[in-house]
Parts: sequence; structure tokens; C-alpha cells
Amino acid sequence: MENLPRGLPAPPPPGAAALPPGTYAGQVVLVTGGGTGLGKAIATEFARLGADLVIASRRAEQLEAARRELAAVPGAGRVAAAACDIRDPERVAEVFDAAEAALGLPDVLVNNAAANFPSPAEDLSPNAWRAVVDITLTGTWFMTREFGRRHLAAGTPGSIVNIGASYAWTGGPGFSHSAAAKAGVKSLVETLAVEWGPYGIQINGLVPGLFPHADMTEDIRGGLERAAPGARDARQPALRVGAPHELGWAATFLASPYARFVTGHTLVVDGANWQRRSVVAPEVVPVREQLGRGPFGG
Ligand SMILES: CCCCCC(=O)SCCNC(=O)CCNC(=O)[C@H](O)C(C)(C)COP(=O)(O)OP(=O)(O)OC[C@H]1O[C@@H](n2cnc3c(N)ncnc32)[C@H](O)[C@@H]1OP(=O)(O)O
Ligand SMILES: NC(=O)c1ccc[n+]([C@@H]2O[C@H](COP(=O)([O-])OP(=O)(O)OC[C@H]3O[C@@H](n4cnc5c(N)ncnc54)[C@H](OP(=O)(O)O)[C@@H]3O)[C@@H](O)[C@H]2O)c1
Repeated sequence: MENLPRGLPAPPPPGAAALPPGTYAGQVVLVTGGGTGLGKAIATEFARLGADLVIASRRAEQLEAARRELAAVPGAGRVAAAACDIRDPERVAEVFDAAEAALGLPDVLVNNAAANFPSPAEDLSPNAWRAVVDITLTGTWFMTREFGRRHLAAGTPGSIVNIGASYAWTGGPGFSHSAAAKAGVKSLVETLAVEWGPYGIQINGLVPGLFPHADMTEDIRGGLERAAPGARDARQPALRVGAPHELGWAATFLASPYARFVTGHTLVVDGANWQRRSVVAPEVVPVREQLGRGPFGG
């Protein structure tokens, strides 16, 4: 019988936990951007394992809807929502104050919030560059700094997971701002693992491949083949895209007691898609032509 390529097997369905029940019972997990997309999927898997959750992002209404959804996850602990722009270090400190007062100092920080839109590099205004770099890199740093300072002062251990992107290594034509920011985020993982390891603070990166979801911004969705989570995709070695709960499982492992000797590492969950490079590749189409844009935003 002909052995047809089937791609990587589908994961178990949502609802299964990757770690023992209660792994995060009594632990507080703070997820930025936890009200949408992959952040919500990650928060869901921590909730399933008993964590108390804080989700933080700018839009209060959407956060509240997600807070209710997360509180209904079987096994979930308490769930709090904090409206916050992570570009504002004072607001970041207030989120930690509120989290400490309500639930305790977060044991785990997942830096998932980020900003991105496709643009030819030469078209980016100074403000467009700043918006993406300030949210993705500087916002991640403000959250990380606040988490680190509080744990250093308290003498307690903690674990950070930074959500990245594979163009931190490869560069990202059409996403120069986001790729530069994600390279910075990856660099922070490698630096801080060494600086803070002696104090019991772990920090790792987690890179999603293509994980389509309903909350994707129009800008990002427009540049992709529309596909349902886990759908078949003949252009990837896995022959499918990722299912958001697969990323959630990876995050719960990286921050768990079972990964205590793993730090400074960035785990790529993308079915080897980013390795698909060859000296013979599809014909070059300039980014400006791909995006259908004239020079300098015209
Ligand atoms: C490929 C797989 C990787 C996928 C990675 C992701 O999904 S990352 C996650 C994607 N999700 C998100 O990005 C959600 C959050 N995104 C956002 O809030 C927005 O998109 C944002 C990044 C622009 C930030 O919003 P702000 O409210 O801070 O900024 P604001 O709307 O004032 O815009 C700031 C500057 O960016 C410019 N700008 C905004 N969108 C632009 C676009 N599509 N092309 C060019 N420039 C743009 C604006 O004109 C402005 O510059 P001027 O003032 O000069 O006019
Ligand atoms: N989906 C993919 O295929 C893919 C691939 C590679 C990497 N990633 C990475 O995965 C992570 C999640 O992306 P996603 O696909 O789930 O996108 P998303 O749904 O657009 O998530 C971005 C989140 O960040 C929050 N956010 C943005 N700016 C913020 C700010 N200034 N302060 C606080 N929160 C802010 C947003 O909420 P508010 O707008 O309410 O603030 C939103 O919840 C990102 O780090 C992204 O780079 C995703």
C-alpha cells in the first residue's frame, strides 16, 4: 500500500492537561495579553492545572470576558484581570501591587503581549517603529524588571516565559520592527538566565510557529492563509498549523517544577517550519510588491 505523507500527528484534543492535576495549585501566574489568542490559550492550560491567574492588557472589556471564561475552566483557581499598557512602568508596578494584594506575588510571568503589523521597512514612521518595539521589547522588559525586583527583594524563586518569534534568528522581511524586538526579547532570556539564576529565577523563551486563531488582528491575518487551529497546511513540514493548546502545554511545562534545570533556553514549537530553508527557494518577490504598497506608505 502506498505510504502517503500524513504530516505530524494531531495532538490530544483540548481539555487534556500535559502535567499532573494541581501542578500549579497555590501558584499565581501572570499572563500579559491573556485576554486573546495565544495568551488566553496559555492562561487556559495554567488554569486547568489549578493556578490563580492574573491576565493583563489594555482593553478592559475584553479582559473581563476572558476572565469569566478562564474562571469557568475545570480546575481553575481565582482569576483577576488588570487593565494595563505595558509601555507604562508605573502602571506595570500597580498591576503587581494589585496582584500581590489580591492573590500574592506572581510565581510565574508569561510575557505574551506584543504588537505587530506588516510593512516595508522604509515605510515605517518613527512612531510606527516605536509602537511595536516599545510594546514588544520595552514592555516585556518593564514586566520582567518588576517581577525580578520583587522576587529579589523577597528572596523567592520565580519563572518567566517570554513568547518570541523565529524571525529573532532569521530576520523577518516585512516585519523589521517586530523581528528586531523579538531578537531583543530572546537576548533578554539568555542574559537574565545567567544574572538571575543564582537567585532562583528562571527565564525561558517559547516561540510559536503558525498558530491561527479567531483574535488575530486583520493586519496579521490578511498576510496568512486563513486556516482553522490545527488545520492542514501543505506548506509546512508538519502538514498542519499549530493548535493553541499545544503552545499552552509547552508554557506550562517550561514554568513547572519539571523544568527546574531548564533556563536561558528558547523552545520553538513550529513543526520545524523555520528550518525549511534551501539554496533553491521560491522566486524573490520584494516585500513592497507582496504587500501591494508604494514607497513610504503611499
Ligand atoms: C507572522 C507571525 C508573527 C505574528 C506575531 C503576532 O501576531 S504579534 C501580535 C499582533 N497583535 C497586535 O499587534 C495587537 C496590538 N496591536 C496594536 O495595538 C496596534 O496594531 C499597534 C501596534 C499599532 C499599537 O497601537 P497604538 O495604539 O499604540 O498605536 P497607534 O495606532 O497610535 O499607531 C502607532 C503608529 O503606528 C502606525 N501604524 C499602525 N498600524 C500600521 C500599519 N498597518 N502600517 C504602518 N503603520 C502603522 C500608526 O500610523 C502610528 O504612526 P504615526 O503616528 O506615525 O501615524
Ligand atoms: N499567532 C501566531 O501565529 C504567532 C506566531 C509567532 C509569534 N506569536 C506571538 O504570540 C504572542 C501572542 O500573539 P497572538 O497571536 O495571540 O496575538 P494577539 O491576540 O493580537 O495578542 C496580543 C495581545 O497583546 C496585548 N497587548 C498589545 N499591546 C499591549 C500593550 N501595550 N499593553 C498590554 N497588552 C498589550 C493585546 O491586548 P490589548 O490590545 O487589549 O492590549 C493582546 O491581548 C505574541 O507575542 C506574538 O508575537 C504569535
